[in-house]
Amino acid sequence: MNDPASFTLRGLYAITDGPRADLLEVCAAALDGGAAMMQYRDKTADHARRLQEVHALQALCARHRVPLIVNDDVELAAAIGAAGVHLGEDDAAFETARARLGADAIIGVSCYDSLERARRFAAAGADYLAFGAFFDSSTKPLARHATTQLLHDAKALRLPLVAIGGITTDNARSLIDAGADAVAVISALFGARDVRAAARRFAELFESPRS
Ligand SMILES: Cc1ncc(COP(=O)(O)OP(=O)(O)O)c(N)n1
Ligand SMILES: Cc1ncsc1CCOP(=O)(O)O
Ligand SMILES: [Mg+2]
Repeated sequence: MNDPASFTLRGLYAITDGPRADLLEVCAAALDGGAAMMQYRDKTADHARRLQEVHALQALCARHRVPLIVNDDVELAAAIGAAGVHLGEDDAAFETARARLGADAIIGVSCYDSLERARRFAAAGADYLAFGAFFDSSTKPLARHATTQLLHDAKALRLPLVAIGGITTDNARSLIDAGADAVAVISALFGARDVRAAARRFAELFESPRS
């Protein structure tokens, strides 16, 4: 388990929407705009492209001193020495990922709408807990929904809390006020005409104290 004191997370958690030809450019823009963490999420089976992209992203994120998390794929994270992996209910077991990636890896878990799941993975040594979807998501229309009460309740677990699902700069404030330490965003970030400006607007939401 990471020492909880050594991993802090606050701000925009940028999640990629590829495959796309300009992946590196838009990720650089998100980092320039102030993304605090990046996740490589690519649901294709093109292993060679995924390996090459995540390698390049790892170098880019390292230059910005931002952790790169790989979605779903523990072996890909291990292959490029990523900061960690994000696991959902259909992915590898938490303990398998921890054993493969080591104590210093950042392992985040999806808790959906379940405080019980959050408690279980907090006890197992997760580094952050993700909840959502909080709003309708065009990326994942069938995602089940969570309420902000869950964020209030999960605060007691004393781990970084990530909110996901249909988050925009217009609706993120309610999640931050409810206790989200980070907002994980795909379409409102990487679908923006100006990704850097969009990232900046998300990052600015975390510069003012919680209201
Ligand atoms: C930060 C963050 N939160 C939730 C998810 C969703 O993970 P999962 O339920 O495994 O779904 P997929 O993203 O794999 O479709 C995530 N990736 N990141
Ligand atoms: C991966 C995932 N899990 C729950 S909602 C979601 C998609 C988030 O994408 P968007 O920010 O475009 O709604
Ligand atoms: Mg997954």
